[in-house]
Amino acid sequence: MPQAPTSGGKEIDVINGEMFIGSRSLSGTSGEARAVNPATGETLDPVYRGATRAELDEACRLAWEAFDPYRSLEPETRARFLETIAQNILDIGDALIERAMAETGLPRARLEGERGRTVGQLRLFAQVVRDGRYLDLRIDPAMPERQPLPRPDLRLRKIPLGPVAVFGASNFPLAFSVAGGDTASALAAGCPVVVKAHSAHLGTSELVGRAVQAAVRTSGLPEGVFSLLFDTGRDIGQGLVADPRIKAVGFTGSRGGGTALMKIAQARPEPIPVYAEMSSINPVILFPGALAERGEKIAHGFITSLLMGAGQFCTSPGLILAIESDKLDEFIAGAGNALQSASAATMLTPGIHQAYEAGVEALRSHTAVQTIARGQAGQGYQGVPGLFSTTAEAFLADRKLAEEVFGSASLVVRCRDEAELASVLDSLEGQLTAALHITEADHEDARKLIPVLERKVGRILVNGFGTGVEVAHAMVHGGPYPSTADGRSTSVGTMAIDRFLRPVCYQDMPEALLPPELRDSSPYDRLLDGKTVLGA
Ligand SMILES: NC(=O)C1=CN([C@@H]2O[C@H](COP(=O)(O)OP(=O)(O)OC[C@H]3O[C@@H](n4cnc5c(N)ncnc54)[C@H](OP(=O)(O)O)[C@@H]3O)[C@@H](O)[C@H]2O)C=CC1
Ligand SMILES: O=C(O)CCC(=O)C(=O)O
Repeated sequence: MPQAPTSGGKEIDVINGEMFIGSRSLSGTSGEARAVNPATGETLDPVYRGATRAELDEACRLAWEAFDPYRSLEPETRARFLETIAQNILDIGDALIERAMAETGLPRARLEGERGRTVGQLRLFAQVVRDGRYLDLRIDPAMPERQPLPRPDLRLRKIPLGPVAVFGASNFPLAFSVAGGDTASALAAGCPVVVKAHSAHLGTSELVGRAVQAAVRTSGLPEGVFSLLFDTGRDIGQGLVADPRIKAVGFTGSRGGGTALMKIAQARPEPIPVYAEMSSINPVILFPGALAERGEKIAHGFITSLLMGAGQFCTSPGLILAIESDKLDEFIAGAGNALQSASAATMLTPGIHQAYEAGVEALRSHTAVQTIARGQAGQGYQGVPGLFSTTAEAFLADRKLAEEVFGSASLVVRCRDEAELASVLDSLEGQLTAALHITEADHEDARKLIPVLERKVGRILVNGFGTGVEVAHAMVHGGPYPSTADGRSTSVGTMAIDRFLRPVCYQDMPEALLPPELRDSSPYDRLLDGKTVLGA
């Protein structure tokens, strides 16, 4: 008989409706919730119960008590902790993939890929912790003889903000959820984490939460470094953001949800940052040279990107912009043909399906919008893909046409000329990505648009589509509001750690009192009197 996967002697593939408050595993007592298989409509066991206010208070108290000891650990201990979480997630094995499939309707290959991304992300942050450059060390040695005034000795490092609340995303049950990018970057920064599980994947959250809790235990860390809470209403999530011991929030989801949490965070006696990733329609601009050279290929790539994960990516190409031409007509016809044969796909939750249907219906029934194609009919909570078109004039006249329809729906906007296309771009709210499809002949026209794109988006990409974000050092997965709450940050890639840090300057502090990384013997890279000095 195969052995059950364990960590530190405890089984980690168990699903029995438990949440985790520090080292305790317990069932809540507030309300009841069950995950639903969106592919079948079947309600899944076990029953989950929400945390009480007292349990929320305990999770926050433990997180606060863990903060100083956790942030003072040797970097190597923190790095190994992140790697242990990664290994524990892998050790859960197929039980994790099967449960995530049942709770999300996402296919096995996608979830296996997402697990690889989640594990890779944790391991990358372990390297970031070891490397130490995230500390942004700066030393300006004293200049006692400087005239007219001496300069003091100034040393700067970044320290973690404190306990972080993380809201798991529905559409990435692993990579943007319990041990996803927000949790990995907060833990790497030295912040304890309290997760509010997404109600759409309770069992997946429990499995991953158990893996993190086991890593805390076997790494010998203070128990409050990690807690996972369920909520059967809004009380626990909102109470978490309002708790004075929580110092920052990570969130991926709807604009309504994100802005509700931003308001709570701002209304606290001590306001805190909310890093919310919300809506984005990700404009794709097709230039004449590219359309003439390879319109058919671009149409194929566009439809592939649009259909990915039933369009439930915040990077999905929801808006296509181009100047009227025969080649644009051919592109639209080609994309429409490809979309027509596409199957309907199961969406993550009944609510997300319903929101998609309403968004598509608003496009379909709009007097200035033409339906180019719909995919094959579906059933249950399956979303039928849709491609629509309108004119720039109509788009500019109705702001509703610029709203995100979360799913495989996209709107082509036909522009009369470059000036009208620029006006459409100028009218857009902040976005995560913009994609340019160009040839060398289009460079001059593309160059003119780059300043406006820089103002609007976090990532400008060429001859591709934004879906499938690379987890890397130079990645920006962020953008001006409302794509994110704070466009100065990214939620993917190693720079995500910066969201949970703040600088502290130590002036004329004796060597013996300085944090080790700021002493002259520091092994880390630093800026010494304005020049980069490599660590040992
Ligand atoms: N652009 C993007 O990145 C994404 C956009 N979306 C959009 O969000 C819609 C719904 O998807 P979903 O993922 O459920 O997003 P939601 O914003 O509804 O939920 C995200 C998380 O926040 C919680 N939450 C939501 N509103 C509040 C509130 N007012 N107070 C406290 N907590 C709150 C939810 O709790 P609970 O679990 O209890 O509902 C959940 O844990 C989609 O149809 C789509 O439009 C979704 C995913 C990604
Ligand atoms: O495209 C991706 O890989 C990530 C998308 C994302 O962040 C999201 O949909 O929330």
